[in-house]
Amino acid sequence: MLIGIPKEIKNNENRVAITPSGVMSLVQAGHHVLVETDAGVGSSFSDQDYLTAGAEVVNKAEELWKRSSMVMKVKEPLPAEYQYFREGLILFTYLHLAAEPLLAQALKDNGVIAIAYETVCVNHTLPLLTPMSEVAGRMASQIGAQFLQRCNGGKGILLAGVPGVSRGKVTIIGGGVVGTNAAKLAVGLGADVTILDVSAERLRQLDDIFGTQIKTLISNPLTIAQAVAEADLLIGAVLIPGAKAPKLVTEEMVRAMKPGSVIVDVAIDQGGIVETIDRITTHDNPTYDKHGVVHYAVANMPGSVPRTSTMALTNVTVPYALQIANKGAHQAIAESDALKHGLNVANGQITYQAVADDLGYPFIAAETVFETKTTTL
Ligand SMILES: NC(=O)C1=CN([C@@H]2O[C@H](COP(=O)(O)OP(=O)(O)OC[C@H]3O[C@@H](n4cnc5c(N)ncnc54)[C@H](O)[C@@H]3O)[C@@H](O)[C@H]2O)C=CC1
Ligand SMILES: CC(=O)C(=O)O
Repeated sequence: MLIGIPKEIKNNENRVAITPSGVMSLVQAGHHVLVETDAGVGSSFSDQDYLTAGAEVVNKAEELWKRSSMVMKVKEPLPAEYQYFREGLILFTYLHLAAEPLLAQALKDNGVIAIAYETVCVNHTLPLLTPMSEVAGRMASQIGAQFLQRCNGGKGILLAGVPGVSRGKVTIIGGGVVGTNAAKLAVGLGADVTILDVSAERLRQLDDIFGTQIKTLISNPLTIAQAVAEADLLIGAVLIPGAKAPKLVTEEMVRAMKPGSVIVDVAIDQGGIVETIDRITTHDNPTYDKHGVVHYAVANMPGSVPRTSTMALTNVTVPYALQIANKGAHQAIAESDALKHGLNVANGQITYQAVADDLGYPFIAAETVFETKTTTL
């Protein structure tokens, strides 16, 4: 199969969808890989590294998209890239379609076979989301600590405190991969950490991991309101796979936070859990002020630590890319439950229930979508 790796064009997105060693795996399996010029530079991989691994380096994004049967990316395509969509093109990348209605429509209208990293599912885990959630979770506490500094708009709190002065309070809503990793860093920084989750079982696991280093609370509107009001740093880390994130933190709760407190809503890629987050921010301009509270809502946090993130991401994506390339999309999806969960759009239909529900489209199961019309691959 001809597999294309374009250069990412989102603001400060320095990751790339494949490392030279990933290229080597695909080439050894008999595939041809096109990499756009400078695609790996942000992650410190040169064009020569890709050529040595067996890729062909191409100058123009347009040529790459046109020639490729499968395009692998990191972030969702931006509007400038929609012109390259075509019938039967396989797109393998993060998509977050519940928060991207125009992209969902463009994929549908053009008959793209779109497999979303974030919904590929194995035994109730999301193996292609996990490594980036690990990165973003760890970054969330680090970034929160930075924006709590007075010079960055924060209230001037050191999360660790010092002898005689209390520690800063970190509230994490959602105790999954992002939440756990945010807690690891926050505990390491010496903060007073509270994690809320709807799953009592998950809270039990967190209690086993952290012991008395954290407090756990079952998540409901009352516990959220109390924990948000106390927080110096609030981290949003909730996910309902494929669905738009629920607005758990209301404007009234944000108003109750002390001035100079910081919100890092990692769940922004699914729309965010905080009512006062009304926009996605960028690495260039990552925060804005609302009710005296610093809001951080960057949807590609791992893009700013691209070397670590590219390697962590491609460790997990390449085996799935190989399955798709070796078997073709139809057969790979038919034979893999993980990829069935990953399929979000095909044959002009939405094939992921939560995405269809949130965007108001009819849902058609991945198992049957290819029976309705045959797409030429
Ligand atoms: N902004 C960025 O750059 C990045 C964002 N993310 C996003 O972070 C979010 C979290 O991802 P993961 O931790 O991997 O998901 P996860 O599935 O591991 O964890 C989500 C947790 O939320 C909990 N939850 C569900 N409803 C809840 C509620 N009402 N109250 C409290 N907890 C609730 C679940 O029980 C689960 O433990 C996702 O939207 C993901 O896409 C991930 C990586 C990078
Ligand atoms: C998960 C995701 O969207 C990211 O890593 O950018």
